[in-house]
Amino acid sequence: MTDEVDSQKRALRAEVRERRRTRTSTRRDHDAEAITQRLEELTERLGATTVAAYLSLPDEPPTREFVHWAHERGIRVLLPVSREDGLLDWAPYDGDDEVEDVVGMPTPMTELLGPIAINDADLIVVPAASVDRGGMRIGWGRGYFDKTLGSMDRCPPVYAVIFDDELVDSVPRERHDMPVNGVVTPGGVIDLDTSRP
Ligand SMILES: Nc1nc2c(c(=O)[nH]1)N(C=O)[C@@H](CNc1ccc(C(=O)N[C@@H](CCC(=O)O)C(=O)O)cc1)CN2
Ligand SMILES: Nc1ncnc2c1ncn2[C@@H]1O[C@H](COP(=O)(O)OP(=O)(O)OP(=O)(O)O)[C@@H](O)[C@H]1O
Repeated sequence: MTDEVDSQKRALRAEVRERRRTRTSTRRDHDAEAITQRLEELTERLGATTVAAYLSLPDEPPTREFVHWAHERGIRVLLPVSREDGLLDWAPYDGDDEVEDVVGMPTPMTELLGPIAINDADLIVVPAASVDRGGMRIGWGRGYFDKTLGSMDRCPPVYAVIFDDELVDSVPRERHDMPVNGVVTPGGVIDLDTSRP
């Protein structure tokens, strides 16, 4: 990657990380409820029966309530398990205990399915630092989701979960960056025009 784009991405990630860290708990609780509701609406609108999602960390837009909701409804939820080689394995959520994967992210203790298990998903919910109006997304810098999405031949709808102020006009981009079809924010589900240059 070019150093220029790399450092722009780093700066943007640091900004988002800092903003997330300093959100008030009132704001956080309000956003948590709204995001859960939006994710449920989206899942119902798409009639998804298998959803790929992730277990949020405390500062991330919360996905845990949604994961519980889906599991309780009999929707199959696949969660990522980071691998040393930069790919993601997937593990089905079973409502039970979690452990940390090789990069310290929360993950279930259930059976490990390989990277191609994500092909079963009819909705993919991904983390992001920021997304622009053309659907270009910046993640947390290891390329896990770019590689995963880039390897799929028939990709279902992909939505990033972000806070409202993380949807921006444009993000620095590189050739390997994969667009998302929309974002889920406390303010609503927004479908994006990925054909925008
Ligand atoms: N809750 C959750 N689970 C997830 C992700 C996520 O973003 N959130 N992932 C989403 O990919 C994968 C793990 N991705 C990771 C990506 C980067 C780093 C990391 O340590 N990054 C460096 C440098 C980042 C930077 O350039 O600013 C760092 O934070 O020091 C860790 C895990 C899979 N599971
Ligand atoms: N499809 C790919 N094939 C090979 N390397 C890739 C691919 N996608 C990304 N990478 C590499 O992964 C690293 C991180 O990429 P980038 O900064 O775009 O990550 P990101 O979008 O923030 O992360 P993520 O996709 O995990 O959310 C870069 O070194 C990049 O070259």
